Order: sequence, then C-alpha cells, then structure tokens
Amino acid sequence: MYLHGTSRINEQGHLEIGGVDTTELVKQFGTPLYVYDEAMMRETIRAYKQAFEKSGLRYEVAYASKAFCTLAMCRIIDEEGLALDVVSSGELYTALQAGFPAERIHFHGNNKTPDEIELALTAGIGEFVVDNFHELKLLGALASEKGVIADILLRLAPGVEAHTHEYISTGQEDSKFGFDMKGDMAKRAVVAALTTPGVRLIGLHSHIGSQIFETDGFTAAVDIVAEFFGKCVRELGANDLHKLNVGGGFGIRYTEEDTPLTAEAYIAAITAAVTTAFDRLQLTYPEIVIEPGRSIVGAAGTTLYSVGSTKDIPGVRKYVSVNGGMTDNPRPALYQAVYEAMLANRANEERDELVSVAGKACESGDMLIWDVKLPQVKADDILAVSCTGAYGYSMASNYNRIARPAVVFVQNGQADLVVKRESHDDLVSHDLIPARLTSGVLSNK
Ligand SMILES: Cc1ncc(COP(=O)(O)O)c(C=O)c1O
Ligand SMILES: N[C@@H](CCCC[NH3+])C(=O)O
Repeated sequence: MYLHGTSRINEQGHLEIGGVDTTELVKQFGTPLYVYDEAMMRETIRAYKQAFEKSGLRYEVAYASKAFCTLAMCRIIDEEGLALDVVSSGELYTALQAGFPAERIHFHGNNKTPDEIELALTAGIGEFVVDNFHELKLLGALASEKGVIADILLRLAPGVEAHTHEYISTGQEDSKFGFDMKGDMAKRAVVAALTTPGVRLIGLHSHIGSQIFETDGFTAAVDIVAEFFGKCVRELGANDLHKLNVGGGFGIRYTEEDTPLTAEAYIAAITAAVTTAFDRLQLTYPEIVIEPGRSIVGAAGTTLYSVGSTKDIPGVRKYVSVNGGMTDNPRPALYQAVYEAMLANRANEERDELVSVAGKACESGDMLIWDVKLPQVKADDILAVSCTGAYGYSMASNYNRIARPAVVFVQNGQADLVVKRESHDDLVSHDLIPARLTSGVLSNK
C-alpha cells in the first residue's frame, strides 16, 4: 500500500496517520473506522490555490461536497476559503448548519425540487448551476416570487468523452446532465435564461467526468465552451457572463497503475486553454472555476477494519472477511474499483499470502479487494484500506441494517471524532409500528 500524505510506518511497525498510531485509533473508536488525514486535505486544497495564483487569473475553487460531506469537512473548506458545491437540500443543510457562508455555496443537480430551490433562495446561496429548462422556469418563478435575482450558470454537455468508467463520465452527448451543445439546445437555454425574470446569467459550466488522468478532455471542453461563451456575449447579449466553470474530475492514485497529474499540471493545462481561447476570441479572461471533490479527500481517507473469518479454498482462493464492506465502500461493487491494503498492526511483516478481502454483507458481490498480498492474516488483525476518502462515507448504506462507521480526523498527533458511529438505536430510530401491529409487542416505541 502506497503511503499517502502523513501516513508512515512507526517504530512499532504500525501504520500511523497524522501522527496517530492507527492501532490506538482502533482501541479508542473501534472498527470499521474512516480516518482522514487533515493535513493532506489542506495541502491539496492549497496546491490548487497556489497553481491558480501563479497564473495571475481570477479563479474560484469549489469543493464538490458529494465526495464527503460532514459538518467538520464544511468547516475545513470554509477555513481554507473555498466555495462549496452541493447537489441536494441535505448537503445544503449540512453546509448551513456548519456555518458555511451561503454566498459561497453553488447548487448543482439535474432535478432540484421546488423545496430545495426554496431553501437555497431563502438561505441566499451564491449561485445555481441550472441543468435544464424545467429548472430554469421553476427557479425564475420562485426567485421572482421572493423578489430576488438568482445568479446562474448553465450546465452544458460539451460532447467530450472522458477516459473513465462510463457511470462516472458525464460530459458526453448521451448524458442526463446539462444542455446539449451539438444541436441548438444550449443556445435556446441562453436565450431563455436571458429572458427569464428572476435570474441573471453569469457563467457557463461543464463537467466531463471523474477520475480523469489526462488534460486533453478538459482542454477540449474549454475550447468548445469558450467558443460558445464568445457567441453568447457577441451574438446573444449575455453581458453579465464572466465565469467559466470546468467542473471537477481530477484523478487520484488508488493503486500503482494510476498515474494522476499534479494539481499544478491540471491547472496549468486548463488556464492555458482558457487564455488561448479567450485571446483568440479577443474577450476578457473569465473567472475560472474548478470543482474538485475526489482529489481533495480521496487519498486522505483510510478505512480501518477488523479481520474476522477466513475461508481457504485450496487451489481457488482464500477469502478474508472484514467487519465492513460494500456498506461503507460500494465503489468496488459499483465500478469495479480497485484498492490497496495493508495490515495496520503488522505493517512491516512480509506479505507472503495472496488473499481476497470480503465484506460482511449478504451479497457475493460484496468484495472489497480481489487478490491482495498480505502477511498471513488472522482474526483481529487490523486491515487498512487506503484512498477511501471520496465516495465511501458519502455513498455508504445501511444494507443488512449494518450501522455506518465513525469518522475521525487526525492531525499533529491528535484524533477528533467528527461523525459518531451509528448505533442499533439509530437504525430503528425512524421506524414506527402501527397500532394494529402492536399486539404481543411488549413495548412500542
Ligand atoms: C458537476 C460536478 N462537479 C464536480 C464533481 C466532482 O468530481 P470529482 O470528485 O471527480 O472531482 C462532480 C462529480 O463527478 C460533478 O458532477
Ligand atoms: N461516485 C463516483 C463519482 C461520482 C461523480 C459525481 N458526478 C465514484 O465513486 O467514483
């Protein structure tokens, strides 16, 4: 397992993160446990900002909170001065509860409900990324009713195919997201936005997908959207247009096969594409916006599990089961995502056994890792799976009524619990028993 950020093997041969021995974390908080390296998250954020600072251009970095959204995470994003993307009233509510400044919140999503829009307008969020005509009409009407003007960007589908898993690529023509640019849909959207009361068109948005390792998809999308930006200003009278949002999707290293670029390289390619295109168009450079999610939190997260049963099928494989799985990390089951792991309590021991790591859910597909080399694993070993910080906790479920793990942030030798472990009581806390079913039940809730 590659040691990211502040991760290291300490003198006891234990995995240490943020200056904290992970075996101590397990004693204190139990397993499964999501552990986040706070310094690493802050460092990545600063790397994006510094890369933009070098360019001298106007910019905004918005954290895509779908990757990992909790009150404490919103606080870190606020402290680092970033904007925040939300895609639901739940994420919006979390941000507001964390005291995140509403004016730095961007609201995304392909089917925002009237209630969600209402909440966002009442909170006074900074901008909406409008995905479709239905939303434009709804938002215009609700904003007008309130007597406010909502700043909007239009989400465009530039027809760029990113080299990634088909379920996480979004910029292509055949996508549920955004206004299609191949026909006249995007142009009609701009005309509609300019004539809809209650909204002000300030920018254009594209997002081509996630876990992308090359810059050519971003630069191709910038070229297409910039050209369209020029048309909007020159031919359609979009005079308030000043933001160009190129989305997120910057890749991370899950395994040694992954070769992501640095934040600096992604930003250098994007800023160069923007300046070249806008020079050609002879237009003022726009404010460039990016929306990284995975790359801020992914490699900073490690999940600690306890090993339980093992099953050795001679000549076939050895299964090692842990006390979590697809319920805390559905990515292997959903996207065939591959992860690396180590024994956190015996990190220096020789890895002489090939095993497969299974989760505890009642699904054959609940496998966390197929084929990983580990020392001879035994019950109560602590398995650390790296790079689980993005779309793990945020996509976790209670399948099989398995309680969601706790989350801790570690930094400078200190561990802070930021999400409590769910209890069995939490699991039944929303259940009700209708009176007609209570006979024989000793105590109704
Ligand atoms: C509109 C938008 N912005 C940003 C992101 C964040 O992507 P990532 O986590 O890959 O950086 C996503 C998710 O793919 C997205 O749909
Ligand atoms: N959930 C996906 C990424 C979603 C991208 C959001 N548009 C993943 O785990 O890779």
